[in-house]
Amino acid sequence: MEKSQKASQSLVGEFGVSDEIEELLLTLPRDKSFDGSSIYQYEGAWYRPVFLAGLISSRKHFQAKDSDVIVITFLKSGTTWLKALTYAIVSRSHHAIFDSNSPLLTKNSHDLVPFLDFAYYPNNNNSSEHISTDEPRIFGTHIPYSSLPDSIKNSDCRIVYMCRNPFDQFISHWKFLENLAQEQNVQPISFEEAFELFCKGIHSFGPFWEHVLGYWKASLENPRKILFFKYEDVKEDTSFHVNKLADFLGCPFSDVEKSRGVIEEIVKLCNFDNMKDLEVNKTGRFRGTGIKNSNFFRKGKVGGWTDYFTPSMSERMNKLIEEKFSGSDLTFEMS
Ligand SMILES: Nc1ncnc2c1ncn2[C@@H]1O[C@H](COP(=O)(O)OS(=O)(=O)O)[C@@H](OP(=O)(O)O)[C@H]1O
Repeated sequence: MEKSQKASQSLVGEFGVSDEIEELLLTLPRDKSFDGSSIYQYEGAWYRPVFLAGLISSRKHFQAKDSDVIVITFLKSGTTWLKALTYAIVSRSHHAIFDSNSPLLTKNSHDLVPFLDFAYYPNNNNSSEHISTDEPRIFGTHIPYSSLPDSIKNSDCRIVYMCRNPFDQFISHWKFLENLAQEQNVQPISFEEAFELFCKGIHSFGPFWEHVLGYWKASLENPRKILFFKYEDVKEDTSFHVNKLADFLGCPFSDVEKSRGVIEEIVKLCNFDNMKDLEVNKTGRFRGTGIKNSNFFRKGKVGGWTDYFTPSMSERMNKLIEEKFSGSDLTFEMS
């Protein structure tokens, strides 16, 4: 097989992968991703080559510190938002939140909170640039719980996880790829085909169900290490969750901060409309993959899926939710 065929191109861009990863890819089950590129199954989850390379490299090289904060999400579940909120909470002693110099006003949160998999990606020449020297360090990732680097599991670092109802998550992912396809003037796979792949769990970092359940169960077993949020709950009462996250991360808001309205300022700063309108998010690009930052902001709402799902799709999704989550006590708000 030609090298160019092995590390397939995708709408979100692709780095080359090492010969070691190329050889591994040849041994793994392969299928088609939402954007038509190849994805590979490794330890039960599906990855584009670049993310699999990043996962393997971060497992080899990443040494978590007890003070680290790891922001973990299923993709299109509010990663950009949770990274901003976490960064604002944790860095408030370094940067005044209300200050016009706040890095959150001039940088996209993905650049402030690097993806672990990119930061440790072997062919990423800028990798050291991605790693802040400020402590606590904050990293993001979509890696499933079962495949996390050991040092994350074994250290005292904290994990905050956010999931989203699968209806809105799927639509958000689909619309994201549809946008990229339009920008690049290529044809993505059909909406129906993408839905079929989602239901079968064949999509980046999927299956969705296993990802969410993995972190849900781990958070119940180890609530001091893993805080589990749902996008819909955070949307409903952001201040409450900001306060809860600060407590969990060991940097609670003082009474003085509370009376000065710091929590509300953080909520406002990271609010969807505010972030979407920042110059950097209107015109900048994510340095990890080069895609436009504007692609991380679409509607930012709960329940938008009703405009896209047919009755039979809804029925199928509801059945899957019932089948996969029954007995777990995990429920989702759909509107
Ligand atoms: N600040 C803020 N508040 C609320 N919602 C927000 C925010 N920023 C981004 N979004 C919405 O999150 C969706 C993108 O998900 P992710 O950030 O997880 O994307 S990614 O996985 O990092 O590519 C995507 O959801 P949809 O609008 O439903 O597509 C974004 O609009």
